[in-house]
Parts: sequence; C-alpha cells; structure tokens
Amino acid sequence: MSEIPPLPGSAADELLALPPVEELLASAVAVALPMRTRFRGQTVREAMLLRGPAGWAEFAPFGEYEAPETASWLAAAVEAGWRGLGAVGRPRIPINATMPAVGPEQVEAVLRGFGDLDRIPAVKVKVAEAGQSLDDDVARLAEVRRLVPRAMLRADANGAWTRAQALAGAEALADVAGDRLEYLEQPVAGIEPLAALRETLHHRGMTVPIAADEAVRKAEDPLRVARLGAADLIVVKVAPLGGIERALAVVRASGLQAVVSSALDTSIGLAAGLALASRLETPRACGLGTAALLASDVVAAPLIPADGGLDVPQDVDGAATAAGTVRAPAPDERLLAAHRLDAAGQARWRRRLQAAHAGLAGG
Ligand SMILES: O=C(O)CCC(=O)C1=CC=C[C@@H](O)[C@@H]1C(=O)O
Ligand SMILES: [Mg+2]
Repeated sequence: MSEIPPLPGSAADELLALPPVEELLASAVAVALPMRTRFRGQTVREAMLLRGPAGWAEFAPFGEYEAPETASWLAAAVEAGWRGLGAVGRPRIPINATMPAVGPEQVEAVLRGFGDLDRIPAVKVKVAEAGQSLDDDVARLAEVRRLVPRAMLRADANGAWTRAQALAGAEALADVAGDRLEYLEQPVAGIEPLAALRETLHHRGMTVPIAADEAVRKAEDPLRVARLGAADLIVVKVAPLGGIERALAVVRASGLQAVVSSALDTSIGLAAGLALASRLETPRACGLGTAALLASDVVAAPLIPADGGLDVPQDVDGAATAAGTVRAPAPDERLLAAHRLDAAGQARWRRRLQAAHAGLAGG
C-alpha cells in the first residue's frame, strides 16, 4: 500500500506553496447559515469563505475541531482557491439523500428536499442519535423505505453504538431494509473495534457491508482501515482529508470502493466534493446533496440534487480556467451580506484560520 502525499500547501508540499496568512485573510468572510433540521447537533452551519486566484474556497472545520486538526481543512481550501479543483472526469454524480435523526413524521418533508422521490438512488439515514432508541431508528428507516422503496438504504451511526448495540442494530435494520440495505456506516468507533465487529457479523452470516467514515477522516493514518480489513468501503470527505488530490491518493492506496461525502459544506465546499467524485469511478451514490439540509446557502443557485444527481459545476465564464475544469460557484453578494457573522464571529474565524495556518506551515 503506497504512501499518501503531504497536505497541499504545507511545508512538506513541493507543488503548492502556502500563501501568507494575510493573503488568505484578505478575502475571508465568515458566515452562519441556518439549517432546515438539526443535523449533527447543529441548527446553524458556520463557514469561512476565501477567494484565491483559482477560485472560491471554503474553510469550515466543525466547532469542536481545533488546530492542528484544522490544518487539513485549510489545506483543502488552499488547494481549491490557489491551485484549483482540477479536471472534470464524470460530468454527473448520483447523489444520496441524507436523513437526519428526525421522527417518522418529518421524513417525507426532508426527502422531498432532495428532489423527485422516484429518482433518489439511495438514502443515508442517521441512527444511534443520543437520547433516541433503536426503535426510533427502525421507525425512521421503515418510513424511508415506505416512501422510496427502490432506493438503497445506508445507516450511519457515527461510531455511537457499542459492539452489542451494533449487533442488535444491524439485525433490526436489516429486517426493515431487506435487500435494500447497502451498508452500515461507522457502526462503532475506532478501527480495531470496527474490524472485530465486521468479523463477528460475517461469522453470524450477516453480509451487510461496513463503511468506515470517522475511522478514515479522524485517523492519523487513513489507510489503517484498509490494512486491517476493517471495512468494505470508505467514506471520504475532501476537507478533513486535506484536499482532492490527497483524498484521491487515500482512495487509490486503500484499494477500497469509496463514497464521497460532504462535511455539511456550503455549495462552495460541495464543488470540491463533486470534483473528487468526478475523478473516481465509484458506482455508488455520493453524500453531496447536503445543501438540501441548509435553509439558505451562499450562492444564488445552490447545488441541490435533482433527478437523483448533481452536475459537476464547470467553468462557465471561461475567463480564468481551462475548459473542462471544475469550478466552484461564486457567492452571491446579497446572501453573503445577509449571513455574514458579526465582528466577534469574524475575529473568531480569523483566529481559527491563523491557528490552522500555523499548523500547516509547521507540518
Ligand atoms: O453522507 C451524507 O449523506 C452527508 C454527509 C454526512 O452525513 C455528514 C457530514 C458531516 C459530518 C458527519 O457527521 C456526517 C457523516 O458522518 O457522514
Ligand atoms: Mg458518517
């Protein structure tokens, strides 16, 4: 298994120099976007947008992430804004709907945000939410299956189940989902526990595939999952993995199938996810439809899936980049003004960027 390249723009990267922090901050604006439904415990998504010579970029590590962990998120932004999103491969990507841990009565409204129900290829359903029970998960999944009987179903526990809960959960969800159950995503935390669970499921004759998410994006060594045979496929997110090129390298070195997912990005960050998906030959729908979970975005035409997929945004003005290049949409000035954080919020995000920059410069 080969090694993965250093973070783009880091001291170790010979291809892309890290711009001075003043240059990154010159165009930086932090925004707070309201969400339609609580997701990941959040009702507001904050992000910082940057404009580099190659286009718009997003720096949006979740609030609980601190430097040096945020360095990879900045590396992805530097790649997007200062090197560009790269060439278009596949021009259209199938997109899964993402179902937060809502009650069954809310399932239909959320699903409709992802377009025509008959065209949704897959639904990723959040399970194991704190304060909820397996019955709640079963009820949510059953309602999804009732509404989109042909869609593939994925259940994402974000590592919140114990081993015993995961074994019970796998059985209960498989009962509801039947042959539609595509995979269980990060049912338990960690890499070794994931590998052990996968083995036990196999011993019990349960063949449901296991996807690793946090075990890839939060691990010091994103290839350990593959080395230990802990998962059948990996979920990859551009920002936590430090950019498109690095995520591509992780996927290729892992030898596993990948599903590209968002980090609940604005449409600017989603463009980078689509750029990655565009260059992968994954047959699976990708989790890049999360603009549908935002009540408002920063661009006039948000990247919300229609007919089960999203077109990869390409350079339209032809001015700055070559044809066939992926290009993030530009923010709308009025939306930026409407969602701009106050002075204290701008200062907080500037400090976060500075800390990430210091981490990247030292790496
Ligand atoms: O994969 C999707 O359908 C959407 C993205 C998504 O689910 C996530 C985005 C950001 C943070 C995560 O908690 C969550 C995930 O665990 O995959
Ligand atoms: Mg996940």
